[in-house]
Amino acid sequence: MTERTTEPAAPHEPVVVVVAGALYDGGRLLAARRSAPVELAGRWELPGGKLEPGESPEAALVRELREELGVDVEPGERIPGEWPLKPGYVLRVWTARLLSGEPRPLEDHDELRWLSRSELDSVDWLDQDRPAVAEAARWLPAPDAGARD
Ligand SMILES: Nc1nc2c([nH]c(=O)n2[C@H]2C[C@H](O)[C@@H](COP(=O)(O)OP(=O)(O)OP(=O)(O)O)O2)c(=O)[nH]1
Repeated sequence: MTERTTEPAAPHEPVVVVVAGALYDGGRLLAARRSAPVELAGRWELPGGKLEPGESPEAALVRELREELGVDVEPGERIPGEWPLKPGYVLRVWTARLLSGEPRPLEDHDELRWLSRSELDSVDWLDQDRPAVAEAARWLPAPDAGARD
């Protein structure tokens, strides 16, 4: 008797990957306040956007941060983890280093803030971003590292 074995179903890739940047400036992390859509407006997030077909996450990050903030960044390492957003969307985060420009809220955001570790809770992060931000905070200097806010 032959037994048919079936390959396990391929794990489904999320429909949409949102790539965001944990952009650091010394001991601070950049937070961006969304201006749209209305259900997200006023809440804070890590800047970024949707990965386009055929695009690498690093290239998407460079493109998105140029469009949204007017800066050039160098992507670093991926922050371990993946966070569900709305159905069919997941958030993945890369560290990023500012190469040139001063971030400005050109698109999708109406305010930007550099936050030190002790200031991270001072903005109203999107709920779905909170665990990602907690991970991103691990790249900030420890509170007793001697850095002053
Ligand atoms: N960029 C970004 N988007 C997030 C985060 N958290 C979160 O729920 N989102 C949602 C908001 C949007 O529904 C979606 C990303 O869309 P987006 O508007 O930033 O991306 P995009 O620039 O590629 O979009 P588009 O304007 O070209 O349509 O994910 C986050 O930390 N960063």
